[in-house]
Amino acid sequence: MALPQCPRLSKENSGAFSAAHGKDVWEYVKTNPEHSKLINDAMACHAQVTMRAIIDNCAEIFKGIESLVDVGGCNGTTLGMLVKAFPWMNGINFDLPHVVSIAPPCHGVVHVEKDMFYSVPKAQAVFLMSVLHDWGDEECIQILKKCIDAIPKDTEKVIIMEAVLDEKIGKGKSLKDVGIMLDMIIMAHTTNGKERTAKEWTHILSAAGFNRHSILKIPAIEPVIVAYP
Ligand SMILES: C[S@@+](CC[C@H](N)C(=O)[O-])C[C@H]1O[C@@H](n2cnc3c(N)ncnc32)[C@H](O)[C@@H]1O
Repeated sequence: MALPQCPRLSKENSGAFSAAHGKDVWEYVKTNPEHSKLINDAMACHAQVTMRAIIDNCAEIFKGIESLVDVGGCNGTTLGMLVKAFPWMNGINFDLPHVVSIAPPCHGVVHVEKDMFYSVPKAQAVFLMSVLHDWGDEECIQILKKCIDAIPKDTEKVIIMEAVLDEKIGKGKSLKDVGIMLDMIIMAHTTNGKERTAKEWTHILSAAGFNRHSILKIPAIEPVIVAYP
């Protein structure tokens, strides 16, 4: 199904990827299935590593959640692992049509195609991994507002897995430095995307309408940010 033009706020076509290809990466992959497969396979590999860390260390945040929508969930690898580990949940894997149309079937997961700048399917909680770093602050606030609209008022949460950069960059060797490398990759591949510090996360979460959030460190590059509207 063809979707109407994306209503996202920032439309300028800057950044290295856009300069090379004449469009941003998400527009480019719509008509380049090989590049789309490259990204989907890479994200599925990343999900397999990262999901183990969240499943083994953060099971309590999924307790009581009967339905979870994974926004920008790619081919469903993430939700497939979460639903298998926490079988009381039903999963909604939500992504653009060219991604969802070739996603493999997965027990306990339904695939839904749409554009997150329009709306997010309703569920008790939202999961977002490696999505917000693809976008600038204004676009993140737009996406997060759609996530808040999708969940029941006052009861549920948005679970975000993204790098949180250390504000004291360059001190010591640790996995934190990987965040800087990711920031460079995102700078090259997206128009307004970036990795964010804890202060920057606080800014966009409160601008989107969240009352509070906590950052849980796990043995992965990305900690888990749990945000409550
Ligand atoms: C970097 S990938 C992350 C995939 C997955 N969350 C993971 O970590 O394995 C970003 C995902 O956002 C999806 N996406 C981009 N723009 C979107 C939009 N407007 N609506 C829904 N999904 C979108 C892409 O198709 C892609 O699957």
